[in-house]
Amino acid sequence: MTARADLAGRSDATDAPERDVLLSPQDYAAAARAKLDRAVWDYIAGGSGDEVTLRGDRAAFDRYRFRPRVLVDVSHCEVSTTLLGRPVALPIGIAPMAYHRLVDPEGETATVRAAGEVGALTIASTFASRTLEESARAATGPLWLQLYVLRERKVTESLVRRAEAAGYRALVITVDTPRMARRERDLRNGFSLPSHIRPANLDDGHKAGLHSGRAGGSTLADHAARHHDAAFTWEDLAWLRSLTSLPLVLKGVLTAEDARQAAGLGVEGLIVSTHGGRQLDGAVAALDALPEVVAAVPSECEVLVDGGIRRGTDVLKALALGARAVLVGRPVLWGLAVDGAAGVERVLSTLRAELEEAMALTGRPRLDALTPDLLHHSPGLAHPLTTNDRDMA
Ligand SMILES: Cc1cc2nc3c(=O)[nH]c(=O)nc-3n(C[C@H](O)[C@H](O)[C@H](O)COP(=O)(O)O)c2cc1C
Ligand SMILES: CCCCC(=O)C(=O)O
Repeated sequence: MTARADLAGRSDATDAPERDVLLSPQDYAAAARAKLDRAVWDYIAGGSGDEVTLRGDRAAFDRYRFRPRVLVDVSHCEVSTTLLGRPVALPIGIAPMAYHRLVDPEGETATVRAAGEVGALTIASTFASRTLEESARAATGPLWLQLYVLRERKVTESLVRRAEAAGYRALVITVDTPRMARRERDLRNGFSLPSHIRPANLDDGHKAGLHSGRAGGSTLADHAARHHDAAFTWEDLAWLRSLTSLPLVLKGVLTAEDARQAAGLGVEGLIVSTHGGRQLDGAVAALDALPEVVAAVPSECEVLVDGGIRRGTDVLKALALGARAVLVGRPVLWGLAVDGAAGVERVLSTLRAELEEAMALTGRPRLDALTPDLLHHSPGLAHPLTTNDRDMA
C-alpha cells in the first residue's frame, strides 16, 4: 500500500493514514477482484442462470432486523461452541470450495492453517487442489471432508477410507449437484483450469479434459457431466452410511420434507444451502429455508447454513433462526487471494469480532440462549444491497 495525503492534506509518508486498509470481507472482495484474472474472479463470484438466487441469498439477510435488548451484562460474549460433539472456537466454518490454488500458490494448506489459528472448522472439497492428506497435516483445527458422489463408487469409497485414515471427523455429502448448473460467466469465458492446478484427490483419469477449454463451455461442467452420479438417491445413501461410522452431513437441503427424510436415516447434520446461488437458480434463499429445516429435525441433528454471509450480524441472524453454525465460502477465497493464510485469518477473525459486537449490542452474550425473537422480519423492506455487494460485480 502506498502512503497517501490524509484529509487535512498532509502528505508526510510517516503520518499518512492507511486509507486502503482492508476492514471488511467486502474490502477483501474488492482487492481480490483487482488482483485475479477475470475468468477466475467470475468462476468464484458467479452463480447460475440469472443469478436470482445468488442475490436472493444476500437479500434475505437484509429483511431481518434486530430487536435489541438493553441493560444486559455483555462484558463477555462467548462464541465458542461444539459441532458434532467437538469443540470449535467460533460458530463460523469454511465452506467446501474447489481449487483454492486458483487464487494462491499454496492453496488449501494455507486455508487450513489459517482456520487452525482461529479454531474454525474447515470442510475440504472433493475437488481440492491439495490432497486431503496434505490438508490434514496442515490442520490444527477440526476438518471435515466434502464428497461428491461419483459414478465410479470405488472412488467415493476410497475417499471415505482416506478421510478416516487422515483423521477427518465427518463426511459432508453434497446433494444439490446431480449435475452442474449452467453458469453463464464460465461458459462465456470458456473456463478451464490452468495447467498447474489439478483435482489432487483424484487419479489422472479425472485430470483429462479439465485443462483444455473451449469457447462456450466450462471444463468443470464437462467433468461433472461425465463423473457426477445423477442417479444417486436416498436408497444409495444407506450404502454410504454402511461404509463408515463417521458422522454424515447432507449439504444442499432446502425443505422440511428432505430434512425429515435425512433425519429419519440417521444423518447427523444438515447444511441448508443453495450452493452459493451456483446450482438451482430461483431456489429459495438459504436463510429463508432455515427455519423450516430446523423445525423438521430433532435437536440431535445439527443444522448449519451457508450462502451470503458477509458480516457478523449475518452470522447472528442465522444463529437466531436456529443454525448451530454458519459456513462462509467466497470471503475465504478473497482473503486467500489477497494475503494468503494471513488474509484468511483476517477475514475469519473480523467476522468473529463482528459477531461478538453484534451479541453485545443486542444484549445476547450467549449462543445457547439465542431465539428467533431476537429478529424482526420485514418482508417488504427495500434491500440496500448496492454498497454491500461488490462481490457480485
Ligand atoms: C469457487 C467455489 C467453489 C465451490 N466448490 C464447492 C465444492 O467443491 N463442493 C461443495 O459442496 N460446494 C462448493 N461450493 C459452494 C460452497 O460450499 C458454499 O455453499 C457457498 O459458496 C456459500 O456461499 P458464499 O460463497 O456466499 O459464502 C463452492 C463455491 C464457490 C464459490
Ligand atoms: C462440479 C462442481 C465443481 C465445484 C463446485 O461445487 C462449484 O464450483 O460450485
